[in-house]
Amino acid sequence: MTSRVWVTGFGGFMGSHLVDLLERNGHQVLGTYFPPTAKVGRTAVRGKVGECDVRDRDKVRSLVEEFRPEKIYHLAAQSYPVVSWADPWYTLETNVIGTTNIFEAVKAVGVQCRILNACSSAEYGMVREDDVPVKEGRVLRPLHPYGVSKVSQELLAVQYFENFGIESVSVRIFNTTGPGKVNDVCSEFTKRLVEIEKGIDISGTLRVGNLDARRAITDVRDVIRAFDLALDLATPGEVYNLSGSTVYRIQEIVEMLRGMVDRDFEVKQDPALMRPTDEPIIFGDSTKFKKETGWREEIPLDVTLRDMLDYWRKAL
Ligand SMILES: Nc1nc2c(ncn2[C@@H]2O[C@H](COP(=O)(O)OP(=O)(O)O[C@H]3O[C@H](CO)[C@@H](O)[C@H](O)[C@@H]3O)[C@@H](O)[C@H]2O)c(=O)[nH]1
Repeated sequence: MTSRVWVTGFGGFMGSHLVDLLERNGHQVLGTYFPPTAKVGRTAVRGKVGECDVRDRDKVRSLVEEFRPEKIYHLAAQSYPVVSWADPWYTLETNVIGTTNIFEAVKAVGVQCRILNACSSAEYGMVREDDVPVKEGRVLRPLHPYGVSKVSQELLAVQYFENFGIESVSVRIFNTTGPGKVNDVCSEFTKRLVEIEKGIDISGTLRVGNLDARRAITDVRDVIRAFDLALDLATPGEVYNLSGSTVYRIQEIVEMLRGMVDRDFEVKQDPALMRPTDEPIIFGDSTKFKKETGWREEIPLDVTLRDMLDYWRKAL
């Protein structure tokens, strides 16, 4: 069945992949973005596209009144932990007040609507080795304002469900990558290697940071499929982990990439890429989500990495 679907944060990495999927499935899509943090480089959207700063409560309300969404995928956020230390105000206003504006608009206009609330593994903070794969019930001790904002976002959703029956599903998203991603380890490694391949970087050396950390990394296309399942099959008012089920040491990613590029390369640790604190392992238990929705990852990491290399080969 097709629906009217609003995607906030359409200009971001996940938003653009999600809109592709929704349009392929025949939904009527409204994609909104906010120019200072997201440039919409694509024009292929058949649905409507517009600007919306989710901090602007009147704008949010008028969009809900006009478009009357049946589903909202709320992805708009200030999502960089480091930025959140430098500017906690902007982070909290966008993520917490922005989310409040969305739920308030749905409540005031009275539309029948389900909301996908994009939350984060950052809510857990530092997780001990014997706590992984981390379950939803573990205490939340976020290490930065971004993580705190996502805890708040989640609690707001629960509160709107309990008091006003507004149906939402909150997903704590773990490391996610894929074509179009910037700044994470897979994106930076693939980009640097394509620069070496193309002779943009003549050093022949891949600069790396901490190779001992371990991460469960999911392909963005598997994650957005999960978003779709979440709104159709998960329980309103609930919170779910959405994590990859295979944990990779970052060193293993370097080795996987070695067989995928046309040039041999050296690996050198760059002190500038080492972090003052770095979670040794990030890995969530997604059993609850899998049981309720039947979701399974379909794209193995080597396929994701190959697609990311191809992305950079075209982009650079
Ligand atoms: N980015 C990057 N990371 C590197 C590099 N070399 C090694 N690493 C290591 O690779 C690991 C993964 O780093 P990222 O991919 O940048 O992601 P993250 O820091 O694990 O987590 C991010 O996503 C999580 C899930 O969404 C968030 O919870 C977390 O706060 C953060 O935003 C880290 O241990 C990092 O030190 C490099 O050149 N670049």
